[in-house]
Amino acid sequence: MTKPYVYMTRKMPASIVEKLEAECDVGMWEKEEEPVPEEVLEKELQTADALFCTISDPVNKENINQAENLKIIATMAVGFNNIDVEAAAARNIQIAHTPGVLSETTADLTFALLMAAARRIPEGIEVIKNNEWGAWAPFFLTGQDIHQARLGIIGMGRIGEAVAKRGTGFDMDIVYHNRSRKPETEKEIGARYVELDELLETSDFVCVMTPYTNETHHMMNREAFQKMKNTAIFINSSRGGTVDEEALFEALKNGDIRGAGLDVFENEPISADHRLLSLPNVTALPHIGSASENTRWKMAEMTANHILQGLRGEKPDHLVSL
Ligand SMILES: NC(=O)C1=CN([C@@H]2O[C@H](COP(=O)(O)OP(=O)(O)OC[C@H]3O[C@@H](n4cnc5c(N)ncnc54)[C@H](OP(=O)(O)O)[C@@H]3O)[C@@H](O)[C@H]2O)C=CC1
Ligand SMILES: O=CC(=O)O
Repeated sequence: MTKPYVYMTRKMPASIVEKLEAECDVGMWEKEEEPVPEEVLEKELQTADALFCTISDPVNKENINQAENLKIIATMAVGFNNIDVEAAAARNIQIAHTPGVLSETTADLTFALLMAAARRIPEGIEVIKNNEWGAWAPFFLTGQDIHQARLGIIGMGRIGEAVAKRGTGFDMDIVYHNRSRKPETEKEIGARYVELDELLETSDFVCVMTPYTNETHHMMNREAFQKMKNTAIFINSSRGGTVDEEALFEALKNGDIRGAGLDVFENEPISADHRLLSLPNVTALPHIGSASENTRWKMAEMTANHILQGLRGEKPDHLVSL
């Protein structure tokens, strides 16, 4: 009996590949740090029964429509904005993702970004590396207090809640905005639901943790940044597309806001000449929210399991629902 064919868009550790090989034939893009070229992905999808992909693979309507055997797309991520979910649903192709397993790790990084931006840690490191540390000065590299400040979370979901919990350890005053209220979370974390304008106008830290959708595209635009306090710091570890980067650049340059901590950008990877990197008040990271060794292993194992479940005709543990 012929085995189903799984295509993996990135080089994965041997034990993950072997797990799949026990039940499937496996093809793999053999590079770990370079995404599969679009034409290779398109060709592989024409014969694959299952796709193991990542956030950087555009799985669009055209290649889904040519994927005659495809039964399941499993992404090693919680965000699935790179996949045309409607096109997949129209062809009864399942989509699985990795919610929950990465929430705490991503919240750790998001809070690290908040702290680094608030206390100007990258600037401090540069001062030492450039041999610019002079005599003690009263207002040298003074930043923003984190304790007792107001943390405004747009998108109080799994990761948003984990960020909020970290904030409570710093006695922060937590406010949030979602499309719907979460009374349980309000009770458990002591967070208060506010309208978006109030969150923007009163928070010392504004942190976006929504998925990237048509609704959240450029949700943080010129008007939003102008509503923020000019002492406030903006944190984004959701997706770059939730922010109008031109508006963010202007807001930072004009002093409408004090700083930004960014793990994500609209077109990744960015290069060193990206405009936002020219500003000293930007702390930038290369989309490493979930990048702890432990969590990435769990995500890879979960993704392989989803593929096996889908191909066996079982319901994958974490299906994306429309
Ligand atoms: N930087 C990184 O490495 C990582 C980034 N991410 C990103 O984080 C995102 C969130 O993940 P996770 O917390 O698991 O997702 P969840 O679905 O648990 O949370 C998302 C939250 O956003 C809210 N939301 C959705 N749309 C809107 C809107 N238009 N306005 C306001 N709130 C909205 C939802 O509430 P409601 O429906 O009530 O509006 C929900 O509470 C992912 O989609 C991904 O893009 C995830 C992991 C790592
Ligand atoms: O950005 C990462 C994800 O899991 O989504």
